[in-house]
Amino acid sequence: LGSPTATAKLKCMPPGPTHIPVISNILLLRRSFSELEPLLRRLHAKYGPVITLRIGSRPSIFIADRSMAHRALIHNGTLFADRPKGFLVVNTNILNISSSSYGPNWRTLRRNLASEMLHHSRVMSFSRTRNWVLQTLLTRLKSDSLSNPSVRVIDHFRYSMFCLLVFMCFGERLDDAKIRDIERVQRQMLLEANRFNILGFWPSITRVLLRQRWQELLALRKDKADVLLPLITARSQKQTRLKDDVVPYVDTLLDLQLPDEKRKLSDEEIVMLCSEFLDGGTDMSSTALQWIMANLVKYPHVQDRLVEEIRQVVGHREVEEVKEEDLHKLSYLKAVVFEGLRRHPPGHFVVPHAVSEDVVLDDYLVPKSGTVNFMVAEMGLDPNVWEDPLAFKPERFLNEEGFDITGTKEIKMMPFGVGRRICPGYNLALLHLQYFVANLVWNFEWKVPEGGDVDLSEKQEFTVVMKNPLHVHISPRSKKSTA
Ligand code: HEM
Repeated sequence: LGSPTATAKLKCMPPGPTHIPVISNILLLRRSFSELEPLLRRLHAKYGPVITLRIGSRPSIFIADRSMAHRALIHNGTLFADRPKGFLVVNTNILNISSSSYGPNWRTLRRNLASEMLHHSRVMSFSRTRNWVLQTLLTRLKSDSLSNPSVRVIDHFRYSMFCLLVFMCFGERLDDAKIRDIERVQRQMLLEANRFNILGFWPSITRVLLRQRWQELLALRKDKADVLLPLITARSQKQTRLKDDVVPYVDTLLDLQLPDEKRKLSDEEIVMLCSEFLDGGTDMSSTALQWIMANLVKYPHVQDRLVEEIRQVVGHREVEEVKEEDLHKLSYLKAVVFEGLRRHPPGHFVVPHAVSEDVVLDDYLVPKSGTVNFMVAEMGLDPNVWEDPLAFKPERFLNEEGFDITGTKEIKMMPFGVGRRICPGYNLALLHLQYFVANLVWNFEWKVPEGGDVDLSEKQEFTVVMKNPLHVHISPRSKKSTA
């Protein structure tokens, strides 16, 4: 990476299709961002590991090369840590972490989340909640399996993740109807997020061409506020909130001061931040959980090896639950989770980045006016790093002594992003995935239903989900060793 601004003036942007007529530009705009993936793959094959595509009024740079990503996000982390202005229109003018510019407000909000919610001791304080959610999940799966030889599991996974994150957010065990209501408002916005984010690429044009879409966005925002705001208000009026044994996210937000602006957060901002917390913790995690379980069903030898490992660690106690404190002894379990995230990262891109000034990266200009993104899924399938990359082989992580998912030394895959904007929830997400996967296989045998199949085809929603959701035959697992 050369010195930024001085040399930047003399450089060209990365290659790409030189002339996209206005009409195809508008067609690109109408597509959701990730629907562009096949086109991007073709362009990478033609132009190399970094390309420029003009979408709307801005140049969008896409990097598929992991060493280049490392040079950008780690070596020059602060330069590449910004977000494009107005890109995430779902949140326009309202503060949240993922869409904030790299600056004091972002730092305050991110530090609050990291230290007040995601710090190890805070995560541990929600141990009982995780156990309660696990029991709920097991009960639901069991009762569904009694009447169904083929259980569709994603709805159970998603509902459980919502119960967990809603409790961490609002400190309350809400009834079924309320959880469903929150799930509804969160998901309807998420499922449309790609369509809405496109609005920000070229606002002056989209306000005319996509007027109805703008109106839909405002209506969904109102719907979300109507559901979340009463929970926030109830919490702010609770006299004894500091005496509770767990501190929910909303309490930390109600107490927070933005240092530069010397003010507290508005209700609207707290709604957005709670909503971001719920989205981050539920959608990505339940998507990842479904992919991992699908592979355990498709490849029974991986499931058997995992169960055997658990049996070695906890089996002699004939216990029903794999406890959190046992997870660190289960290296194959961790390898299964990593392999799931490599082979099926829930996000095939990160949230778009921007540079804080014109920068030269590997002799190319990266302009401040553009956006930069990274092809996460492509990196996890790079045959130079991963032998037989399409195969699901958790063993490959067993040789990697303490695999570094943060990519600080070297990027081999980046399902959580890397650098300043790395997902702050990655440790919590790994804990949730390990805890649920271990307990799901420890309590049940997971099999392909009679005449069924596990189809690993993908479909783009907010995350990349299974096109044909996983259906399984579930039966109670005998805890006795087969050895
Ligand atoms: C399997 C689960 C998860 C995956 C795969 C995942 C992945 C990601 C990715 C790829 C990014 C964008 C990084 C970038 O822009 O470079 C991100 C950002 C973020 N994630 Fe996650 N995430 C997960 C779980 C969570 C959880 C559990 C939380 C919190 C409860 C969370 C909160 C956030 C937030 C707040 C950001 C924005 C960070 C910033 O802009 O500074 N995520 N995540």
